[in-house]
Amino acid sequence: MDIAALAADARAAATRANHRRLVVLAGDRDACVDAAFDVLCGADVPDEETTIVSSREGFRFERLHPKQAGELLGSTRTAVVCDAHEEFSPNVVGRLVGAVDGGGLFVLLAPPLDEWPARVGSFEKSLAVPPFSVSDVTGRFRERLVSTLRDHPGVAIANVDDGVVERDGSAPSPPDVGDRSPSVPREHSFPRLAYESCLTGDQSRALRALERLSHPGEAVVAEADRGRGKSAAAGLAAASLAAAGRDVVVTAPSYRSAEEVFVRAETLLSDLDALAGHDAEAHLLRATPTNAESGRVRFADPPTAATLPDDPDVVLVDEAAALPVRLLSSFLDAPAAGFFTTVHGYEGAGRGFSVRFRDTLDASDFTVTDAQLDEPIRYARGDPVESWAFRALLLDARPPVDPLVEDATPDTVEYRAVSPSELLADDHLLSEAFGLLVFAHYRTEPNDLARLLDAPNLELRALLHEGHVASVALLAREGGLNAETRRSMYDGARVRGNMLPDVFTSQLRDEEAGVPVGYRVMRIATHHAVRSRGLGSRLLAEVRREFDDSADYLGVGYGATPELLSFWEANGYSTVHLSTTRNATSGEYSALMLRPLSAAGAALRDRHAEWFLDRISAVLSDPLRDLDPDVARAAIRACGGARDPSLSDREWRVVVGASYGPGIYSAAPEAFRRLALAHLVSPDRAPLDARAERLLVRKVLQGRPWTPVSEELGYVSEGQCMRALGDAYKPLVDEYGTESAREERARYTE
Ligand SMILES: CC(=O)SCCNC(=O)CCNC(=O)[C@H](O)C(C)(C)COP(=O)(O)OP(=O)(O)OC[C@H]1O[C@@H](n2cnc3c(N)ncnc32)[C@H](O)[C@@H]1OP(=O)(O)O
Ligand SMILES: Nc1ncnc2c1ncn2[C@@H]1O[C@H](COP(=O)(O)OP(=O)(O)OP(=O)(O)O)[C@@H](O)[C@H]1O
Repeated sequence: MDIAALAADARAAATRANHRRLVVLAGDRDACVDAAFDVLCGADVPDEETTIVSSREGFRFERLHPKQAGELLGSTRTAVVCDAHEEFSPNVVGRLVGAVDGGGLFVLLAPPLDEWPARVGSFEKSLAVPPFSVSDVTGRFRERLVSTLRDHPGVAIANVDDGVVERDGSAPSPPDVGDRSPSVPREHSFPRLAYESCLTGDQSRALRALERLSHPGEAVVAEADRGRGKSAAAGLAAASLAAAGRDVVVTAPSYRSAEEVFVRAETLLSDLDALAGHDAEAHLLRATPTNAESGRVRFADPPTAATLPDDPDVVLVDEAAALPVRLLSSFLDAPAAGFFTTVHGYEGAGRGFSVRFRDTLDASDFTVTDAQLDEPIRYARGDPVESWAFRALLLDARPPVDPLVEDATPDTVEYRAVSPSELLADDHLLSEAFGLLVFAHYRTEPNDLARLLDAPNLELRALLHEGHVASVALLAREGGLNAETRRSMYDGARVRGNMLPDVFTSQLRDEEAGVPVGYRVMRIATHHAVRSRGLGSRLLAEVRREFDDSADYLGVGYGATPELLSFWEANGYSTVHLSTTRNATSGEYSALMLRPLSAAGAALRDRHAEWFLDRISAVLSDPLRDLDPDVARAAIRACGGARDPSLSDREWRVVVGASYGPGIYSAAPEAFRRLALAHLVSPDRAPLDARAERLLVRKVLQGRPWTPVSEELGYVSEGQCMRALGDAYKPLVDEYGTESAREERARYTE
């Protein structure tokens, strides 16, 4: 059979089912490219409906570099050709498959399949982090990929070097799923035309749920895989709300990702004869006034939208999973809010939304309604290429279902080092472990699956309950760097895969920090059904035991929250750094912590913990001025150790004066700072309540003005806030005061 005929058959079958087909052309690169032309020609795909993603140039149809693969997200092509010979990564496949239309082809140009696992490309090179080399990187991900290509329905494989067709790509005909066309619900408050604009039944059901946003106090969460028409549903809802006079703010990580919302909203407003104006530059649609109100749909970037500019009636958040929780939380103050999120994000939006934000939303004053969009828009349900991508990239990996682990306790579980070969051999184990990591973390992407299977510096450890994953930790080996690498790091070069040594060396100017060997806990997650039973702590204790003789320290860096800081503190980790820029995905500042295993590790921890306390007051008064006071309290406390406030007699007179007598804080803020820090490092020495400690952080360490501090902390007046500060220092004077401080105090108390 020739390749053109193979392609023609594949396309005909795809068209019949409104599905896609995957055509793999394996062999020499030039021969693959020639064969791709035969495929497109045989399948009769017009050039203007084709995109090739390749590091090469000079094609007669649209060509994108693999680095630009993301540009295809959300667009629709009849054929997409992915040249996997160079610059190939799992993420690239993930970004491309969704763009192929029903009746279209996804064409993969690959090295000879038996050789592919051993081929080293730029992605594999990126996994060779110092001190490892490329020869330490394995080919398990590609081995697994090839085996899915060889046995998944709907995948045709032709060897272009010898012309042999290995598989013809047939797939069973799709089950008849009945009529899923959209309908206009019997009762509806949005215009009939909005429902008639829907393409699937799921979309019209989602729209019906979104009608609730016409009333204050309502929130709607629409969840869907890619390409289910959720942005379009948001647009239809926005237009319907605006046509009824509502002021709708639409936000998304970028305007580009919200464009579909505006396209759909504009079309509907104009179909309704309700479009009064379109200001493309301002991303604003005006609706014809009804009942003297004028409705509009406007875009605002997330930080602006978070301020609820001009008090909108409704906020619609597209791609909500990609926004930091801190920003998402500010939408809880809107009268009504719709959240649109991708469940299996090919670009790694992960489960951030449901994991981190859902509880907050449920606990808010909103009545929350869920809408799920399952029916794909671009192709019919049951598409074999989508299910191949899900399987090959584990996009549908999930933790074990609750009943399998819900009886797990630290006494029932078994600690296991799970090797990459074991993961490769056991798809269930792989899916459970990877699924737990995906569910629990903000960004886990297809490239992470390849890292897990092939990166030489990573180790997976798990607690298994009756063979199922209850808790998992991914560790990265760091440090052990030679003098040359350390010097170049000190001089500003980026050294991959060594996050903690890199921060210590390049930012904190410690050239020796890369000498000891550490394991950084990159990720840790306990199954949601069994959290807070001590499993996470048991896992960390086992890791500690295992690496006690082979490493100098264990470390971690993560978006700091008070709860996580206390979890790590309880497990013996000490704060050594707080980053001064917010993490782009979690919106939190990162905390770096260490737990020594050897004398060298202890020396590293001790000197960095001390430097941390030396600088934290100044840092809090400048770059970390907006750090949450509870994060500051927990981070300083978790530093451990003790701090001597070392106040001079004169400084004590001011502090005693301001607490027990008539003096004032502003006479010598620095003295108050040292004492505040001494207290926050060892808060148990002179217990203060949480509000008093927040006052120490906000006023004394962060140097904020009295008015906002007093409002934020709920004091009835500034005067009361000032007195509260004086009162907070009384127990500190009692605990830390020197002989002369006590004498000074006696003047007011005796
Ligand atoms: C590098 C990193 O990965 S940091 C990010 C850590 N991972 C995550 O945030 C994923 C989601 N969370 C989880 O999977 C778990 O909550 C873990 C891994 C943080 C803790 O695992 P668990 O098995 O619950 O730990 P364990 O039972 O030993 O300790 C729980 C204690 O940690 C603290 N804690 C940490 N995070 C939380 C949280 N989100 N909610 C409640 N308590 C928490 C509490 O002090 C808790 O004690 P408590 O139950 O008495 O209130
Ligand atoms: N009601 C509709 N009318 C016209 N086109 C639609 C409609 N719904 C969806 N589409 C088209 O289907 C495609 C997918 O829709 P949309 O972008 O809304 O999906 P999504 O679930 O947000 O997916 P993604 O996450 O991939 O952006 C888009 O090209 C869009 O133009």
